Amino acid sequence: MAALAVLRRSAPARLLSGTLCVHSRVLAPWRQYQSNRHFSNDKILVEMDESTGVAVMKMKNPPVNGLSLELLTEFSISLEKLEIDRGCRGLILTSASPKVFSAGLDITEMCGKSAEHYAAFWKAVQEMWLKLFGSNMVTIAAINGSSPAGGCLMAMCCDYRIMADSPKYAIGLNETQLGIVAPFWFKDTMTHTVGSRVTEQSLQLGQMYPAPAALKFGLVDQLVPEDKVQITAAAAMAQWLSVPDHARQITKPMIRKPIVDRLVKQREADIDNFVSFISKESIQKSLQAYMDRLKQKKQ
Ligand SMILES: CC/C=C\C/C=C\C/C=C\C=C\CC(=O)SCCNC(=O)CCNC(=O)[C@H](O)C(C)(C)COP(=O)(O)OP(=O)(O)OC[C@H]1O[C@@H](n2cnc3c(N)ncnc32)[C@H](O)[C@@H]1OP(=O)(O)O
Repeated sequence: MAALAVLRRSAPARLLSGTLCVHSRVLAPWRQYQSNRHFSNDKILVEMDESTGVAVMKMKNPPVNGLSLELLTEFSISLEKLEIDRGCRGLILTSASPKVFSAGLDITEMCGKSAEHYAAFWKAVQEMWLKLFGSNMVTIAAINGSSPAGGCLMAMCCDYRIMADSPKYAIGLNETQLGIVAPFWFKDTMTHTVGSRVTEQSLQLGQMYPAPAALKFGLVDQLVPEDKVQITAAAAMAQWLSVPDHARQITKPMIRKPIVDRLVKQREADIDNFVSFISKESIQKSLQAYMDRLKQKKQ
């Protein structure tokens, strides 16, 4: 038993290769940590069921769960808290807003800001990915709506993906459509999920796939009616948790650790790359034009 407990605590540290780096905003205090084991801050709500050892984490950044610096920071601190909680074995990641899982990175964080801001933002994006992709827990994405770009990345970081069965909802890495380029670790995550050939085509075209198409090539694992997404995620979680933790926890990094290590080895260079890319006038123009198109869509 003691050996299992050691494994449970030490595996994430090994997998993450010492990535417990925190931005200053990460240190913001928890609003509450109640005895019923619900905790929340502005953008992340966590409900922990102690009887099952499963936490449900809801992103709540209306209207579209844009992955802002604040949300990403709260996400990483919440995940870290669960990761070191020996009572928590599984995480279901979902959205508190109907119809959108996450619109991906908050584009306003990448427009008209300083180089220092871009660097802090990108570090928070990296941190989210390192923690979620490298998590020692069973992670299931309950994708209850559209999930472009960074939203798709988060879903792909999970061990299993259940999506609302509607052609209205689409998922994919659409970066090239915005005139930007998915970094190598986004590409690695997609390759890990669906293989090289599909990734090559999807990334070049910036393709978004309606849920039924995404199921066909394994970008998601299961489609269910919208109102059954959460309950199906809980059932799938029970199945995953029937496997002994120690065996599963040793198996997962066999596949994921080399992918995690690739970014860990070049985090600073990746940040520099992002800052220099996103600061270019031509890229700023592309992003601004994309934001204008999004707003015009409504009129
Ligand atoms: C060489 C390489 C080196 C380094 C790497 C370099 C670069 C990599 C850089 C970045 C990687 C980025 C990854 C990303 O995640 S970019 C974000 C991409 N996201 C999208 O394209 C999603 C766009 N949004 C939508 O498609 C839709 O909003 C929707 C399907 C999610 C929801 O549709 P709805 O009809 O329900 O809602 P809307 O009316 O469209 O939107 C409401 C509201 O929200 C604003 N908004 C939408 N998405 C975003 C976003 N991602 N960021 C900020 N704001 C967003 C939208 O404009 C509306 O605003 P208003 O109400 O009009 O004010």
